[in-house]
Amino acid sequence: MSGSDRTPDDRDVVVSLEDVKVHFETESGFFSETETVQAVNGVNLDIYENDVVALIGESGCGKTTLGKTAIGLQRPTEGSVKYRGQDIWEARDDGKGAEIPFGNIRRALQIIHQDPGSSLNPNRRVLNTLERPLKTWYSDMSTDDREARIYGMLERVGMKPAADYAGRYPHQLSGGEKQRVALIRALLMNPDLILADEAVSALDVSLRVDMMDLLLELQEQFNTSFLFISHNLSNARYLTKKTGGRIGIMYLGQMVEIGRTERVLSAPQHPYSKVLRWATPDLTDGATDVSEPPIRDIDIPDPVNPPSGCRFHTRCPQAHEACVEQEPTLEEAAEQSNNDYAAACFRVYDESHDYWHTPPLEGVEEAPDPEEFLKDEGDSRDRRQRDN
Ligand SMILES: Nc1ncnc2c1ncn2[C@@H]1O[C@H](COP(=O)(O)OP(=O)(O)OP(=O)(O)O)[C@@H](O)[C@H]1O
Repeated sequence: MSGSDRTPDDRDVVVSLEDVKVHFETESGFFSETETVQAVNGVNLDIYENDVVALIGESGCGKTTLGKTAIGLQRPTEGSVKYRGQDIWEARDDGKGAEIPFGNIRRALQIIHQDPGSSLNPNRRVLNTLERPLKTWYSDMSTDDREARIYGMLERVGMKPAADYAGRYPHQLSGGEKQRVALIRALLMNPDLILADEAVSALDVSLRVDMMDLLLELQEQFNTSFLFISHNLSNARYLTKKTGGRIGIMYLGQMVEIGRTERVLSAPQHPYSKVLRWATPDLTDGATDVSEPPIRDIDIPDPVNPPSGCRFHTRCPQAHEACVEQEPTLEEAAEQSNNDYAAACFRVYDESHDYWHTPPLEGVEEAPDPEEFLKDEGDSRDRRQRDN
């Protein structure tokens, strides 16, 4: 069954991140002072069975760090990451004490990298590359069964005749073929979740759609959940829309808006999501509302020293003084909206919130009357969703 037939709530949670922070200590400056980069700062995210989530945001906003943390490749500084209820890092540290051994978790959570060339061993034929994970995780499998499974998968992704491709080295494959081998290697583990980090961006534009279609077909066939990371909102829409998946928008280490693709893209509520949508004219058929980007400042703040309150307030065209002092959270915002969608912005909060009663920051226009604004937003959102 495709993901679009169900809501996330009916399905089991595969990976659950709770208040996850990932901070990196780095040395900088002439005297090698230590700095802390707040790569991920307080993210909650549940990824369900047969789920598709795409993370979007500017370079450096923490997408890769969050993705790697979700599949147990990066240890969180704070918070927990659970696989089917088992804390991944407790399993790793406790070894035998864990209900789900760390080895099973590693098998269940796979990754495909942006550059498939660098993730394939140049001295290994395709067959050897694909045999290795099966030998490790399914050591009882006979050589014939192993080969049959690998050949079947090669054919499945269009690499025919399979025996020919199985005998090739990576340098004898095109970029798209290498990416397919990387995908097969991940799928042979029967994973529950695959992190696909910019998996199509290295391919020619003409091949991207083919690869995305293949990913979606295999997602449906294998019921594998995917966490896609992308710079490109159009690709993210393509990957999530057909499967009824979600888009999560990240800004400076935080998730600022998340929900079903149509919901987020037809009527984004976070001002940062509006900027991303503005910057992707093909989502609006070139018909953007305004010619200037809806942003006050182009520069991205430093994740070593992020702004107080709402992290977007230094760039937000609608920021008020409350945004400098208080931090909107997705969890609070979700309470103000339906549980499947949330945008961490005070403008979705009701009229009693301080946002509506504190002055706008310099260069920001006076806010509209909250009662009318909230009603208009609700009406136009309903309209756009109907039209979508
Ligand atoms: N190992 C590390 N040590 C120090 N800082 C790091 C490390 N990994 C990531 N960072 C920093 O953490 C922040 C988030 O990086 P990350 O790679 O997760 O962002 P991203 O959104 O995936 O970026 P991109 O789209 O460019 O890949 C950046 O400021 C980055 O420089």
